Amino acid sequence: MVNDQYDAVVIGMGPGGEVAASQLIKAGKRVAVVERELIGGECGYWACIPSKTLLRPLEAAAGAAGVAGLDGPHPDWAGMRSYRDTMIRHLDDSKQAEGYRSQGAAVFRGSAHLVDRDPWVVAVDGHRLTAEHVIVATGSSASKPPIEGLEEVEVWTNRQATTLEEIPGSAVVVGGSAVGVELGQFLARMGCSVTMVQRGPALMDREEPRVGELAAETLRGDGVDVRTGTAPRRAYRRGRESVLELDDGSEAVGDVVLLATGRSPRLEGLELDRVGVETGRRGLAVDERCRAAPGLWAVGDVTGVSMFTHVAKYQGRIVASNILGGDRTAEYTGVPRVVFADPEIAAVGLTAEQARKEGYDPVSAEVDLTEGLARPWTYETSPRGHAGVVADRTGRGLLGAWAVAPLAGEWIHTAALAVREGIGIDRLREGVFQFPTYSEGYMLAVEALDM
Ligand SMILES: Cc1cc2nc3c(=O)[nH]c(=O)nc-3n(C[C@H](O)[C@H](O)[C@H](O)COP(=O)(O)OP(=O)(O)OC[C@H]3O[C@@H](n4cnc5c(N)ncnc54)[C@H](O)[C@@H]3O)c2cc1C
Ligand SMILES: NC(=O)c1ccc[n+]([C@@H]2O[C@H](COP(=O)([O-])OP(=O)(O)OC[C@H]3O[C@@H](n4cnc5c(N)ncnc54)[C@H](O)[C@@H]3O)[C@@H](O)[C@H]2O)c1
Repeated sequence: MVNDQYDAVVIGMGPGGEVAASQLIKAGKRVAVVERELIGGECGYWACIPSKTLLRPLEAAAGAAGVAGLDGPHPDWAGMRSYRDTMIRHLDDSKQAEGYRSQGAAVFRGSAHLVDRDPWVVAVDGHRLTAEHVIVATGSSASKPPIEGLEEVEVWTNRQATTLEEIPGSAVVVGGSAVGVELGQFLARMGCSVTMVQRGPALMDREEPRVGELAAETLRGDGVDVRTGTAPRRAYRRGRESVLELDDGSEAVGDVVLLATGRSPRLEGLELDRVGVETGRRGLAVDERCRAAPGLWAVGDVTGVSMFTHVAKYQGRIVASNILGGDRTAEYTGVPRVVFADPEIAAVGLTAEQARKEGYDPVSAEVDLTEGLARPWTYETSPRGHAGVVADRTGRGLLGAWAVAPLAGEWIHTAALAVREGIGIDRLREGVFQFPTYSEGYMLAVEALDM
């Protein structure tokens, strides 16, 4: 065993770990980073980056087809795949490792685990790393629902789906939230026959039910067989086909079964219990400073707080500031949530139901953007778009907002800022938004509130 001494050890170099490590290195701290797969994490190789890269040409092609006077381009799988491979660095992170080394950090390859505390000691690859601070940033893995016989059929998670070489002829997508909607639409638009099986009554079930309805409409428009209110109970092979028997008695059949049923924090093998740190099914619990124990910090998916890259990066910044002597607390109000389907699905803050549960007196409004705005009409020949807001009747604040419309992932930030900064309805009604933009939709929705 080689004994090494650091100010901080970062376990897991996805977006959360990378941000924390980079800020500490820049501040002159002695930092060791540990990664067992690829620096860049799930996000960089098997999640955000490949999925957005693969969806973009399809959106552009559909966009061109929907614009007057263009003889649209057509997706070319070989070209798409090749650019995807460039974007995921051909699953090679040697330049990233070199980049950290050149900044003075020590880079360790392998699975890390905790062996002691006071001071913290991390073991990896024959080394014992002693440090004042340890940051756990180990992310999450695709959850596998308990379906009898699942091991008999061809199962994909986000990993196989985002690095695929050939488009399957047919697929059953289990789960109809962010992963299911993005990858289901991608596969369908590439000519795969997609069946989507969603357990609850609506897709996107953490959002307003209306958002789920609009998502289902979009997917059905792409030819997806969307089945809600049912879940697989048994899986088996029938020749080359993978068959899922659903609990409503029907079956869903595909060449592959893509699991999009949520993610579980990666805690296995860290041996946190050995150093007296408790973990639960939801992850490594942290306080508002992202601290799990004195000198032990956690950021990103492993914390079980909203599993988004922007949240992981935000927590990374919080932890670095706190280690560097600051006193920053994380505040999750007004964090946007975007599903990069076409059209984009964006939301922020509370749904009306969540607001009611939190004791507010919510009032909602929804607008059809094609009725009140010019932008949908100048943008495309078959204009689309809906937006909604949730406000607090008593306090007159904006509690939440959503949009299912082109570029919604960009203009949700207007509402996100209002929710985060507590800009009230009366002030928003004084707003002046650029004409003709989709952002004007929030003005319309705020105007439409009965308050
Ligand atoms: C298909 C898909 C698309 C997504 N798209 C988006 C999107 O568009 N926008 C968005 O905001 N979010 C998106 N997400 C969510 C996003 O990927 C995660 O929120 C983000 O990756 C979390 O970052 P992280 O740093 O916590 O963990 P990860 O990115 O999971 O990285 C953790 C790293 O820790 C390493 N590790 C784990 N255990 C150990 C150990 N014991 N020792 C050493 N290393 C270890 C892993 O190898 C990994 O590299 C998507 C998710 C999926 C599945
Ligand atoms: N654009 C983005 O920011 C983006 C994209 C993809 C994923 N992500 C994040 O990654 C995480 C994982 O996404 P996800 O969509 O896999 O998980 P999720 O937890 O958001 O949704 C899983 C869905 O699967 C359904 N489900 C669960 N078990 C089922 C079963 N046995 N049968 C049928 N349906 C079932 C649930 O009802 C739920 O709607 C989320 O936190 C998400 O926000 C973000």
